[in-house]
Amino acid sequence: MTAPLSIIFDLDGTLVDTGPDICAALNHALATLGRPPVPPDDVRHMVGHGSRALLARGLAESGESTPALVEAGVPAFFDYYGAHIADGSRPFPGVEAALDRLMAAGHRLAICTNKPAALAHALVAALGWGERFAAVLGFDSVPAPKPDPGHVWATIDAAGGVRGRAVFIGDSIADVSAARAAGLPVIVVGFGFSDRPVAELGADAVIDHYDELDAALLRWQPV
Ligand SMILES: O=C(O)COP(=O)(O)O
Ligand SMILES: [Mg+2]
Repeated sequence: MTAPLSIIFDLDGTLVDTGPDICAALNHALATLGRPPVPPDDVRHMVGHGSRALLARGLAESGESTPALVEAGVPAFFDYYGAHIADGSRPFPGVEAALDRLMAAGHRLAICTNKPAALAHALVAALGWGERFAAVLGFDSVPAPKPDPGHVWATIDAAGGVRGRAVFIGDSIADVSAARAAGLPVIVVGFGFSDRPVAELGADAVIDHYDELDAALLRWQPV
């Protein structure tokens, strides 16, 4: 068999289409601040840089966005999102079959997300994925989150993997930047939440369906 890898996944926009629940939570928080809602298609492209960045971008759609306003919206955002973590969030097509194949091939799987760790664990549990991942690290699991490479290294370490035998799978510039800084190959999905064309992110490969992942990974698996 080929040498096993640590395969480090981003969560929002990569494994799971969390857009509906994140949109509802953002718009709930904006409403408590007297602001109008942001359309779902716009919210998708604001995700991937952490909840505070999302709130800041949501506020900017309708006027002033200050750190104080963002902090004022944080409790409503987290309370609502925590209570509706998987109402409308669904795995992207082919994800679960791909995870099964990778695990059967002996690879070690982990999640490195800019979600708070508690919400990431709650989402993973709600999807019944608790057994699939050797580690789930959020932005608050580490001193500095993605694009800092330390978030990636800490995820590999927590999963019991080897830093030089890992690949990152993500959807945003934060993922590509973090993986590159950590010295990892990086594959991006073309169906995620990126706010710019995925071909311009500088990844080693782009996949448009999880059926393409095994073939894309082959180049990092010397026999
Ligand atoms: O920005 C977030 O809240 C989380 O996004 P990520 O799972 O894509 O890192
Ligand atoms: Mg993402």
